[in-house]
Amino acid sequence: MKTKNVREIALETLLAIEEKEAYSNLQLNKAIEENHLSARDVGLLTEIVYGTMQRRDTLDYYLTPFLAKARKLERWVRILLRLTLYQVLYLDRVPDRAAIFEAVEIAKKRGHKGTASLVNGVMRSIQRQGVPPLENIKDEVKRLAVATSHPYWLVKRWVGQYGFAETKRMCETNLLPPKQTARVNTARITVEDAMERLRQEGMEVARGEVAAEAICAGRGNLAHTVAFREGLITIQDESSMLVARALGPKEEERVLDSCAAPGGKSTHIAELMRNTGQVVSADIHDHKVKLIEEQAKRLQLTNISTYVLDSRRLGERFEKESFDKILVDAPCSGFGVIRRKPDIKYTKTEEDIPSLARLQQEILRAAAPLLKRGGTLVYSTCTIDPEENERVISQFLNDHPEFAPDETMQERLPEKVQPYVRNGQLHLLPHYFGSDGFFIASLRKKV
Ligand SMILES: C[S@@+](CC[C@H](N)C(=O)[O-])C[C@H]1O[C@@H](n2cnc3c(N)ncnc32)[C@H](O)[C@@H]1O
Repeated sequence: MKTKNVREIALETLLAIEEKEAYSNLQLNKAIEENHLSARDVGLLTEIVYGTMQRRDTLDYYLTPFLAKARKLERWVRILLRLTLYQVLYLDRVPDRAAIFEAVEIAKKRGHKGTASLVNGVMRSIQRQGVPPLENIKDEVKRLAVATSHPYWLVKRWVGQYGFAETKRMCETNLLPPKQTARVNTARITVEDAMERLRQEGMEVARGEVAAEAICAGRGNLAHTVAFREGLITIQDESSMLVARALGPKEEERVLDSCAAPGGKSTHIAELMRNTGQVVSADIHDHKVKLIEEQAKRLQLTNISTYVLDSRRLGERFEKESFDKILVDAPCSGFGVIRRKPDIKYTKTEEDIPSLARLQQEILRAAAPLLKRGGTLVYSTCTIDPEENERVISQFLNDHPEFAPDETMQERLPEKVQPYVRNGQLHLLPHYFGSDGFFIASLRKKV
């Protein structure tokens, strides 16, 4: 069987992500598994797929003048041009002529002679004339949007919320390759011992930047290690690890995680409870609830019970005042995780934000009565939009005088992030520690 070329696989992967709106990480993993690639080719494929997606709008800006005379381009041809230009402009280790030669071969195979000569012509013209300068864009917000390949409406919104300088830092950070981090299952192994195990497996690892249980890896894939298979680590971003810490679960407690799949935070909570008490993990999607069960099994955690349900109707399933702690890790726009999931930039719209905020409110409203008096309710999102964050909380506090901001959250969080906590709320932007942009608010139910 003739194996496919890496650039051809990159094209198919990018095409599937765009046409089927498939999740970039899942689609890439599928391509890696199906094509039996060497470690080197996995690296190149990952770099081309993520890089091309991350720089999509910049690449289109560069390509536009060279396509002025072309008739309507088929989607795959545009993607082929983007990924080829990405290699030429951003990948030093790939010689330009190799990238262009391969592109022309793919165009011949998938299209016809005309397509191949269009691809060849565009790429050769770019080599001769260079790409148009970004300075041609006079408006600085528009220029930042194109230069960092973010939608204009989003950059404009962020400039309004955070100012130009902060927005620029955020947009630039979103273009960096994502970090590879994992949480050590401290219910079973110490961080030092887990690192030693991973080193024995040939991984380069170091302690994380912020969270005590975090490790960070260089080359290699943590998800393919024996330590992962045996449940000693979980792939998770460091900001996410702060959520269970903010909640502060204790042994033997009963904790509700209302939006739990795929189980990253539920399993962390269960680990912090040393596999005692009960973590009730609910999610609306049946297939995603199965993922929580798989993770719990892998981590040898037996204190998690799963439920498929719409958390807007939690009250129909659980007794009032029956949980010591509740986590609402709400569905959100995900603008804090663009570095890891660049497709978010192109799929979410401004209109999504108010409807997400309504859903977030509804879930919080349904969860509130289930919390015991004196209990802690943590609300978190992986977005940085105030409409889904602090405004959801202030609205909730207005409607629920029995709750108050929980100032003690700060003490439960690592020292490094404490300066970013105010009034029981933590705001993390992606460039602070290179981790996900996150919002965490802790509320206390009055006694
Ligand atoms: C941010 S993700 C949760 C991530 C998870 N806490 C973790 O750490 O792995 C939000 C989850 O909310 C779920 N969800 C969306 N609407 C829901 C609803 N009405 N009720 C319950 N879960 C919902 C989604 O299926 C998604 O898995």
